[in-house]
Amino acid sequence: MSGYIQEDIDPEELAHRSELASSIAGSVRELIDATVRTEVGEADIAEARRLIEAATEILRKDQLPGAYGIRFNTDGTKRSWGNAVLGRRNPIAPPIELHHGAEFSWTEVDLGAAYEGPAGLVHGGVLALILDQLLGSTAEFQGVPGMTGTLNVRYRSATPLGRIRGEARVDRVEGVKTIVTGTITRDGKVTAEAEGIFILPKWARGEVSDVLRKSVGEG
Ligand SMILES: CCCCCCCC/C=C\CCCCCCCC(=O)SCCNC(=O)CCNC(=O)[C@H](O)C(C)(C)COP(=O)(O)OP(=O)(O)OC[C@H]1O[C@@H](n2cnc3c(N)ncnc32)[C@H](O)[C@@H]1OP(=O)(O)O
Repeated sequence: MSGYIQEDIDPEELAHRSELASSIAGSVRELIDATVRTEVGEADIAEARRLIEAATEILRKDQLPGAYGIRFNTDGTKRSWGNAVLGRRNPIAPPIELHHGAEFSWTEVDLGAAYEGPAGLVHGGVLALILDQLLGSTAEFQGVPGMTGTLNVRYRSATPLGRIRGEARVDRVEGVKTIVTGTITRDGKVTAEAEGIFILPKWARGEVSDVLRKSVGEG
């Protein structure tokens, strides 16, 4: 399947590129938050736009032809740096780091003004976005990956903006389907629950090498 790219990079060089990617994405995230919350006047907006356009032009000097895709080293570590939820190059992604334990996976992340839905509360779609990735990555880490077939989310109570925790575990595996459950908590209170069915697609069954199926790494 296209978009999966074998690209071996020396670990030291990779660490350096990873740092660069995170640093620029962090700066743009700051810019997004500043944009949502700014109260400055027209002249400052015009000046900010001029500077942003200049920065965009610098970045456009050398671009990939399309999306980043998913890249692998031969040791199986992988990079999903364009991913909308945890791509370290992607400022649209909340700054999520996933952690995987034997029993469950988890993440803690600060969701600020850019993730608002109802006043002062996290947008439900953003919670679903985070749950989708967290549950999917949990299945993948356990060696039973799949594409999201179904994701059910029950929003039990409102989730105020701020630091949230997500947790997920594989509930069971039924053939090509992996059923994963998870929660979002805010201040120790569960505000959303999810169950996802992750399905190993036909194209991946028997055709995709183990290094791709069982690879672990940065999301
Ligand atoms: C190189 C890697 C190798 C591994 C490949 C895994 C890839 C993922 C890897 C890493 C993930 C990391 C984390 C992910 C997080 C983010 C996830 C996303 O954003 S995914 C994008 C959104 N989702 C889609 O775009 C799916 C679109 N739908 C499809 O592609 C197909 O419909 C698919 C794959 C879901 C099923 O199609 P079929 O043709 O492969 O499967 P059939 O043989 O028809 O069904 C198999 C079983 O699944 C049930 N099933 C089919 N569709 C279902 C559904 N939507 N919900 C529940 N069950 C379903 C069927 O009833 C059947 O069950 P019975 O075995 O008979 O018990």
